Amino acid sequence: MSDFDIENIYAQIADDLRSSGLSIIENAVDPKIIQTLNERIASLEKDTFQTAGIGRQSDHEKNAQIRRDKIRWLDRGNTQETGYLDAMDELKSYLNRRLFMGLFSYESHFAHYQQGAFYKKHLDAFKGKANRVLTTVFYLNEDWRTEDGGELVIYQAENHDKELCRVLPKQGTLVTFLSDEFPHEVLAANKSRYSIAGWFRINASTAAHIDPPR
Ligand SMILES: O=C(O)CCC(=O)C(=O)O
Ligand SMILES: [Fe+2]
Repeated sequence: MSDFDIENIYAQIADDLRSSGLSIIENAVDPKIIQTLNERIASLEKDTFQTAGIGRQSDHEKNAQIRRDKIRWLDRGNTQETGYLDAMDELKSYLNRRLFMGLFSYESHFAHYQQGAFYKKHLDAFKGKANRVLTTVFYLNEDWRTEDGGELVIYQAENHDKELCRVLPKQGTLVTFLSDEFPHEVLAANKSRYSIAGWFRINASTAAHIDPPR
């Protein structure tokens, strides 16, 4: 058993989501899990990270104007990735119990932003369209300093032109927010930046259409 007080962290996230739809928590994941994730990343060949897309967009040049990160999806089949996926699964159950959010599944990818890479302002879901309801972003970089840049800039839900806050992508920080409410962007960093972006989805299946796919 770990002495990491995860219940307290889930409770804080639930309170934040209920009051504002956005939660930013430092040291939100057991350091042992973080260490395992970083070992996993170190063991992955660079070419297993792939150019990220935007929605169903396949125009690579247009895409590169919007985002420059490289991604790799997490997978339950790998034991070094299950610790994090289990923690997100527990968070899902907790939020469903406390806030009746009806979260059904979770998909997530490692993201590597090389020096200078960015992701322009965007929403992760559009009202009434996607079934991504809750975004998580978790940071893995040790010793990240203000001068390293790469902040996540979050804009107000009520006014998409107004900045709400900036988050430094430092190891252990977990950002959780309603996917269709808060526009956000990743500023260019001065060094390699690693994170896990993930989304809880609701079950939007109908009899004729299984979504999310099994
Ligand atoms: O890495 C971050 O800070 C945010 C990434 C993001 O917005 C996304 O992948 O949709
Ligand atoms: Fe995003």
